[in-house]
Amino acid sequence: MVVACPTPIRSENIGAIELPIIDLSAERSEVSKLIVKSCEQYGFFKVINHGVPEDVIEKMEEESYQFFAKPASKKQGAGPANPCGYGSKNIGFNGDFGAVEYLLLNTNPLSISQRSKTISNDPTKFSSTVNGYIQSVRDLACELLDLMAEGLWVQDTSTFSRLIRDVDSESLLRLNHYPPLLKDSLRDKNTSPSSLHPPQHHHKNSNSTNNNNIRIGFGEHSDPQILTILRSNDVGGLQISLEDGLWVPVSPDPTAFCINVGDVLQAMTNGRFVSVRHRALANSCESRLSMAYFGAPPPHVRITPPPELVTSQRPSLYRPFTWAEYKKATYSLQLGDSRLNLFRMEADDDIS
Ligand SMILES: C=C1C[C@]23C[C@@]1(O)CC[C@H]2[C@@]12CC[C@H](O)[C@@](C)(C(=O)O1)[C@H]2[C@@H]3C(=O)O
Ligand SMILES: O=C(O)CCC(=O)C(=O)O
Ligand SMILES: [Fe+2]
Repeated sequence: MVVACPTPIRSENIGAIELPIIDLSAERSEVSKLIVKSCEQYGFFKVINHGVPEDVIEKMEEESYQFFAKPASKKQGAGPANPCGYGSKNIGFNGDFGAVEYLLLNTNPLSISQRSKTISNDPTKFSSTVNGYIQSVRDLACELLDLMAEGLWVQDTSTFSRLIRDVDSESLLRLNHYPPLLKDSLRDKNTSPSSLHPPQHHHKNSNSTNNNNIRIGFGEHSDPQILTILRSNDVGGLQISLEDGLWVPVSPDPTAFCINVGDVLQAMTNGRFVSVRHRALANSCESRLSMAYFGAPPPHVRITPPPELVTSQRPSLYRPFTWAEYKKATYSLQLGDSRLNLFRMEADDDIS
């Protein structure tokens, strides 16, 4: 019945917002309208009744905890991240750092099965868990993309989802672990991995953003791909950048997925949807674990908006490009750099 809280509400005392929460079991045309509105206004929304089975999420989370609880020397066996693999503190190739360790995986099953050998003592179990999770979140991403196309009155409703269903899609799965802020100072005294266990409390906000206490886990950026499906444990940390320049914490909800528009979808909707900058802070006392699926196109398909989204009142904002070109630009830049502007019609920068 209740479909969404369509307007983010800024919470009076903690400065958090509630993103629109969209119930996917509600009436389809209502759902698609709310999704479109959220993508136009905030580029972010949460979904509930999303159809991803709880046990699929729990198993994936458990494998992630197990991996990050290993000694550093063992984890390094799955690295370095180039860009896939295990990374700690270094992000990308251009000098970005954060208080985060991560596993970045190509979602191709063959690649997962090979990587698993360096990640888990039971690679078969790890692969099957990861493949199961990817399959479920990909289905969710495709469903959301179809709903978006419907809400935008695009006739070919598979126009976006087709790209991530393609066998050559370059979608990624990223597991991020943000160790607690206080752990570093205690490390020499106590090296127990107990801090990796899922916290017992509910809805913690990483609201400790005064200058003495802030620690950037994953710096400000937009996601380059089509759509991101993010699930986190109940430790806050994600913040989104609103137009007024404020960083606004998003409250964590392990039962929901947080969805955000990527740069490619901004281009494919001819700028109607916005790929919003966000970041993640490490929490003082507890481990944040997030699992992000980035739905990406195959490398050589031309990215252009469907005809319905280009009109004389709204001419093409971006020149056509391929994901291979976009990825090259992305990896040549720093995390916080803006890439989509390089592809604007009026841009004459040479990115080759
Ligand atoms: C510094 C970088 C890391 C990143 C590639 C980049 O050069 C700029 C974008 C970064 C980002 C952000 C969203 C995703 O986490 C990611 C996998 C992606 O596709 O773009 C990362 C890249 C990465 O960590 O490899
Ligand atoms: O951990 C998070 O909540 C955000 C991570 C993120 O933005 C990313 O991996 O691209
Ligand atoms: Fe991101």
